[in-house]
Amino acid sequence: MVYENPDGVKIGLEVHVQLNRLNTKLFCGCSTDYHNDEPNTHVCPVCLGLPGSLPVINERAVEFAIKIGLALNCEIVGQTQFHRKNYYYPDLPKGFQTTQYDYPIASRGKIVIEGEDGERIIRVTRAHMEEDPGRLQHIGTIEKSKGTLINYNRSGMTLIEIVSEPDMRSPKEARRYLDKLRSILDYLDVFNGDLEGAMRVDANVSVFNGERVEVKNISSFKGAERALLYEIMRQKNHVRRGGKIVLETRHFDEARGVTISMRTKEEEHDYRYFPEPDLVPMRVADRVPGILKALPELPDAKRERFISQYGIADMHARALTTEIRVANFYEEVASQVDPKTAAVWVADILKGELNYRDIGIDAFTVEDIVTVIGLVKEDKITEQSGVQIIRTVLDEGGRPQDIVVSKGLLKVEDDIVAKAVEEAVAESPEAVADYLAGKEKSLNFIVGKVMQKTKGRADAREARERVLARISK
Ligand SMILES: Nc1ncnc2c1ncn2[C@@H]1O[C@H](COP(=O)(O)OP(=O)(O)OP(=O)(O)O)[C@@H](O)[C@H]1O
Ligand SMILES: [Mg+2]
Ligand SMILES: [Mg+2]
Repeated sequence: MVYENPDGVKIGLEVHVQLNRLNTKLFCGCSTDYHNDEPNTHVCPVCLGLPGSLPVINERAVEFAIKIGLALNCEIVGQTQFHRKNYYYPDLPKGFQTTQYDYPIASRGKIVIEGEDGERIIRVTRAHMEEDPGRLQHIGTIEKSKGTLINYNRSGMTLIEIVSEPDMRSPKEARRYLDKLRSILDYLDVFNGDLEGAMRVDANVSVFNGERVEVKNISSFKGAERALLYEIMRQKNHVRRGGKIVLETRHFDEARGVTISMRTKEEEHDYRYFPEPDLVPMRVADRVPGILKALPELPDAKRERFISQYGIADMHARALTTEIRVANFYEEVASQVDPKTAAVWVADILKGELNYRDIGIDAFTVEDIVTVIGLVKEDKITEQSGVQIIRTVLDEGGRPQDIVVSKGLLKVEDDIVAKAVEEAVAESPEAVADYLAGKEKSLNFIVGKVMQKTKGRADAREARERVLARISK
C-alpha cells in the first residue's frame, strides 16, 4: 500500500546532539560532568566568552563528529572551518555562536527508517559542529515570565547539529527517524542519551507546499510527535480558512500540547556569518580512513546479521538491535540456549516487562534469563511460571532457582500424577460407576483425590483430563 500523504505534509528535523561522553568542552578544558552540579560552576573565560580569551579545539570532539558523519553515510569534508553566527541573546555572552557554515564536517548522508509504507530513506543534509549556548531558566512560563536565570555550565559543550531534508511525511515518520538516529548514536557511544538535554529537536513542518514553520523547545521524541500533530492540524485549519502560513518560529507548550508564535524566523543574512578568525581551517581528510575502519557494526547491519545467523524473525531482530546493550545481552543468551527461544524470551517477554517498569536491560542478568529458559525447556516449570519468575526478580530481587522453590512453581513430575490417577481410580469404584452411568459430578470426587495425593501441585485441569482418559478407556 502506498502512502498518499493527502495534506502534502513535509517534515525536516534539526537535531542537536550533545556529546556528553567527551571529558571536556569544545573549546576549553572545562569538565562536561556538570549535570548534578551547582549552576555556573563549570565555566572559564573561554566558555563564558570573555574578551581576550582564545578557543582551542577539542581533537576528540572532531573525531566523534567524523564518526557520527560516517555512521550516517555522509561525505566527510576535506578541510573544515568554523564560522561566527552573530546574534544577541543572554544565553550567549560572546554575541556570536561558533559554528560551522559552508564547510560542515559531514554532509549528504541518509538514515533508513520504517516509513508509513515500508522502508524509507531520509536524506541527511549535513551534520556540523557547534558550541552549546548557556541555559536560560524562565521563572514561570516563557510568555509571562517575571525573570530569567542563566546557567553557563552548558555553555561551550560540543553539539553536533544533524539536519535532515524535509523527507518525512508524518509525525510517525519523524518519530521513527528520531528513534533510529538515537539508536545509531547509542551504538557509537558518543553520548549518554539519558542525560538531560542530550538530544534536542527543532521540528520544521509545512503543508500543501506552503512555507515551513519551525517548532522549538521540544523536550522529548514523544513531544516532537505531539507538537507536529498539533502544528499540522493548525496549519491545515488556517489554510482552509483562507489564511497564509508564514515562515516563523513557534514554541511548543508541552503542558498544553499547543504551539505558540514566538517570532518570525531570522533569515540567513541576519546572522552575518563570517569565518572564525581565532580558529584556523582544519584538515580532517587524513583521519577518515582510520575512523571508518574502527566504526562498530551499526543497527541495520546487526539486524541483518541476527536474522541470517540466528534464524530469527525480522520483528524480533528489530526489537533486539535498537539498543546496543540489548543486542549484546541477546547474543550472550543466544550463545547458551537455542537462539530462537532466546529471541522470544528477550524480545517479547523480558523487554516487555522492562518497558512496563521503564527500566533498562541492566536490571536483569544473562545468567538469570538463561536459567529461566532452561527450566521451561526441561519442562520443570510452565512458561507462565517463567514469566512470574522474571517479574519477581525485577520487583523483589532474588535468584530464579530460589524463587522456583519459594513460590512452589516446580511442575509435579509426570509419573507422580500418573500414579495418583491410577490410585484414585482404583480406590473409587463407585464414583467411576456413577460417572459412567451419567452422573458427571462424580468425576470431581476422583479429581479431588488426585489433588490430595499430589498435595495440590498437579494442574487441576490436567488431572481432570487424565482421570477422564483413564476411566473412559
Ligand atoms: N518546505 C519545508 N517543509 C518542512 N521542512 C522544511 C521545508 N524546507 C526546509 N525544511 C527543513 O527545515 C530545516 C532547516 O534547517 P537549517 O538548519 O538548514 O536552517 P534554519 O532552521 O534556517 O537554521 P537554524 O539552524 O538557525 O535554525 C531542515 O531540516 C529542512 O529539511
Ligand atoms: Mg539549524
Ligand atoms: Mg532551524
